[in-house]
Amino acid sequence: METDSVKLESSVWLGNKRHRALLSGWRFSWTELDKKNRDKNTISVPVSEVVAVMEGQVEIHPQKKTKDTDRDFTLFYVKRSNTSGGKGPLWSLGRSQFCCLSRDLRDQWVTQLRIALKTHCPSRPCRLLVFINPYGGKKKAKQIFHSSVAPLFELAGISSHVVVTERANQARDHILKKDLTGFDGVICVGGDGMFSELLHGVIGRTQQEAGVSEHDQSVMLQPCDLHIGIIPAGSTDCVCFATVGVNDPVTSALHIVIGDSQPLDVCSVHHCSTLVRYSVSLVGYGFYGDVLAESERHRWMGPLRYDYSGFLVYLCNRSYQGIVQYLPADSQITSPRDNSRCLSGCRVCSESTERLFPRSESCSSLYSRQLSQYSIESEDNWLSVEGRFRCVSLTCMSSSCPRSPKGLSPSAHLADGTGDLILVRNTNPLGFLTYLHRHTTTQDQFDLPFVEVHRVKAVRFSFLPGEEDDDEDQPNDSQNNTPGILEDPETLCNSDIESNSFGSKQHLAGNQREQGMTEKSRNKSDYLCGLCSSKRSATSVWNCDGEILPYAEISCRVHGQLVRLFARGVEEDPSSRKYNEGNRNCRGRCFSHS
Ligand SMILES: Nc1ncnc2c1ncn2[C@@H]1O[C@H](COP(=O)(O)OP(=O)(O)OP(=O)(O)O)[C@@H](O)[C@H]1O
Ligand SMILES: CCCCCCCCCCCCC/C=C/[C@@H](O)[C@H](CO)NC(=O)CCCCC
Ligand SMILES: [Ca+2]
Repeated sequence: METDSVKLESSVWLGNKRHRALLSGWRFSWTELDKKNRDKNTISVPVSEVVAVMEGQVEIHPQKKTKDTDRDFTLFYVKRSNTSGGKGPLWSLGRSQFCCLSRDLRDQWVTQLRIALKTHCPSRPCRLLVFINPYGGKKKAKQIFHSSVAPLFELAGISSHVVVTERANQARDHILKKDLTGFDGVICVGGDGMFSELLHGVIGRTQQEAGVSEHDQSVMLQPCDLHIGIIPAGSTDCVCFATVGVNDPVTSALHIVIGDSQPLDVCSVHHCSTLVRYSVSLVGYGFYGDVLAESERHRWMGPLRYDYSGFLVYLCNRSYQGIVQYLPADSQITSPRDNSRCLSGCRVCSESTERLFPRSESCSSLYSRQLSQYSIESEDNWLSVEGRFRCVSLTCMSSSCPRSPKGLSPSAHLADGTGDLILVRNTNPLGFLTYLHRHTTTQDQFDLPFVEVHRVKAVRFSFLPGEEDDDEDQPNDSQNNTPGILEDPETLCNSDIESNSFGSKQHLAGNQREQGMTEKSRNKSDYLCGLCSSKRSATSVWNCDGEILPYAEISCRVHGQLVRLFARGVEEDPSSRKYNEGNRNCRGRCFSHS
């Protein structure tokens, strides 16, 4: 409901058509009038989606003024593009050129619209730190940034400091160590691996500044204020796709420009008492671990490496023994099979904010929340499943991506403080193919007798004594003195990538060296799918958001709304509204504008 009074109303011309323009509270609209002054079409734009207001007739490509008068002004705004007949989450830059009756009136319009922008959008970023990975995805990140993103930032008056990375983990280390005063956010132009670098940098730095130990599994991590933006230019772009609904650089740049804010759950992965990594999209053992290990050998194929490796690994027909323990989330609230979808403004997530961060939070209640959240959970609340699995996957969000538009867990929530644990027991090849294929269709991938899914707060994975791979030379605390990844970034990153060529081996070896892997375990991918030939390992590896973990026995815990992205969740496509009709939980906007 609009409560603010009308700020300005007048006749304006778009081309030779007369319109009535109206700025009222948080909306700007213009209505075409016919010869008898009757209303025809109206276009209405919320002020929060106005990108810029410029005097004159301005073009963005290249940014120049065309022949104009001193009565003209140009409005740039977010325009929703038609996708598959409906208005999907794809955005583009809308531009309308208005001509007023006098210069004085034009100046009033420009001034009032700019005041409205300041009033209604106080948290737009002014200064951004941008990291470009020139080697990710199809190696087009630099071109994408300079041609599609930088002009939008410039138009919106955002100044950006750009770092083109020369080695893996440079972005993470920069965020951990350099002075970030004055930056309103950090942006990556790359894929999920680049996002992960920013995630680790931002979380690590926030904990350092708050004096919180990331190695302590029971600790309540400090939520991060510095926003992360993703300009998709990778191979999977899962985090971007799942938080925006599309992997399109212009759409993502516009979400950044207008300062959208989407909280995101993060899963911490520990081995013994050491933090191993953080994850948002996938902690996966078995199939997804094997696909990743295999794909590293074919990095030169670019994004196709996953399809090729997926096919090879599928042919291997592997399953693995293990014990999965999990701490169930409150099943009264939601379930991974409730057929809902977490959409922009999701009610489940906004209600979780209240639960995760109660308003009257003093230091002492913070401490008690830390205890109540995790440590106090008695062992009795944990459940255990033992057996042979094709794959064990934990995801904090749907993990939808272009390859799988519904994702690993279509009803998972971005910011509810829980993750979904998917256990796919050993089955015949056709059964497993059916499971995989359902990721790409509307059929329920959990409606199979060998699949179970649980909404959880924490997960542990282990082996029965003597069950680990004989070949396995897993580092553990006694053998391996390498500290957790964030303890000493200096020591950890100096040998990540030997040259810029970014060959598969170099990248994998870099990551493994960082984790303190031994020569023997480094060779795992050599025989994993070489092709299921001579040596078959009894264990798989963990795929953690596209990185191989050096440990098989791990424990994971979900930290609700630990970071914030420049995004707003997936906007509902009206043409698919019927599908969500029963979803009472995911209505109402809550996170659209910070
Ligand atoms: N200059 C660089 N040279 C080598 N590696 C780099 C460089 N900059 C970043 N990296 C590393 O490259 C890895 C992969 O990059 P990125 O995530 O951008 O692309 P991708 O792997 O193709 O995409 P996705 O992760 O979506 O599958 C990241 O983990 C990052 O640490
Ligand atoms: C018969 C058709 C079979 C089709 C099967 C499609 C299954 C698609 C599921 C997609 C799940 C993506 C989960 C996200 C993982 C990312 O964090 C990670 C880093 O980018 N990507 C991969 O590990 C890359 C993992 C790629 C797995 C294939
Ligand atoms: Ca979640």
